[in-house]
Amino acid sequence: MEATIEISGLRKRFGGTQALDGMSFTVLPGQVTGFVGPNGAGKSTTMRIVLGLDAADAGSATVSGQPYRSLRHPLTHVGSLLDAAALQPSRTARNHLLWLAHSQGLTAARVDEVVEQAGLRSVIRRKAGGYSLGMRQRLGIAAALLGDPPVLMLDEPFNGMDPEGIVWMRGLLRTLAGQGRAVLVSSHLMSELQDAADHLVVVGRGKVIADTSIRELLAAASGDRVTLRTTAGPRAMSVLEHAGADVAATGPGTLTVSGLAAERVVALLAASAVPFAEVSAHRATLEEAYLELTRKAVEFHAADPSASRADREATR
Ligand SMILES: Nc1ncnc2c1ncn2[C@@H]1O[C@H](COP(=O)(O)OP(=O)(O)OP(=O)(O)O)[C@@H](O)[C@H]1O
Repeated sequence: MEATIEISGLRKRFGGTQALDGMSFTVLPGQVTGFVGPNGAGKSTTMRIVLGLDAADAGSATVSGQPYRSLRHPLTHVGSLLDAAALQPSRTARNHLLWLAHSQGLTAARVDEVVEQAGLRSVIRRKAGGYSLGMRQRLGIAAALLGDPPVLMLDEPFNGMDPEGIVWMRGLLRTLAGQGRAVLVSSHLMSELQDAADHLVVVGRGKVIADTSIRELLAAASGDRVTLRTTAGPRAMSVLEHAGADVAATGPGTLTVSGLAAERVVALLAASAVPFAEVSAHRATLEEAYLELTRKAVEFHAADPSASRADREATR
């Protein structure tokens, strides 16, 4: 069976809150799938249901085709990091991992391997209670990797990480997906997922509002805009408009050209001897693409006032 997480029509109500309202998506092997959305959108509840920690009111969640509860030695099927703070503080980090390993029939040698992989060798005999949040995240990652699972599910693994830790985490996620594993990673910050995720599941108010490859999302958000820097603005504008482009002055000595590829802009300017200092295709950041995507989703803004504020700032 292929390594996957399949979520189908999940519904979950807590008192007056409809936490999940028909959540459905699939996490495929060989990819890092980013799971994003505002606070309270239902990301953690979805992950808890996958792990059998909460029961759904309706729908199903399976890991590689099986419900979590029916997995024997579940750590060898799915590794998870849900709450990095959930540790016994008086136990050393190594003993924490040994205890987990023994519960799953795994060896102490395997513990040493994941400690190395998580970059914790020099601090592994310290008490977990003294660990910073970033170190706890690394310890949680080590625990998730213990059973060498084909599926990984990490809730906010970048939380509390310093810049070096963020770069390390991105590299690790890429490596794990490159090994063919299915990797689901939730995050609040799109910038964390830049250069790390291949696919994005965006959720708002308990359901999926976009399920898209990052490449397609960035291509759509980047459009065919070209930034042009020139001291001969009016001449450049006339040449390019004559060739059918829309041209707008967007800053001192800067034009934004729509409707022509960068190569064509260079050729036209050169043919008319218009001087220029730079011609570059516009590349949207993941953050920009995400804001553009969610701007259209009424559901999303109703769920999170801070998203609309970010939106207003982005459109200023
Ligand atoms: N045990 C619970 N009891 C009551 N309400 C809950 C419980 N767990 C979650 N909720 C509610 O369900 C909704 C979804 O919460 P959830 O934690 O799944 O969202 P999230 O997307 O993970 O948010 P965050 O990004 O803040 O972690 C929220 O309104 C939350 O308050």
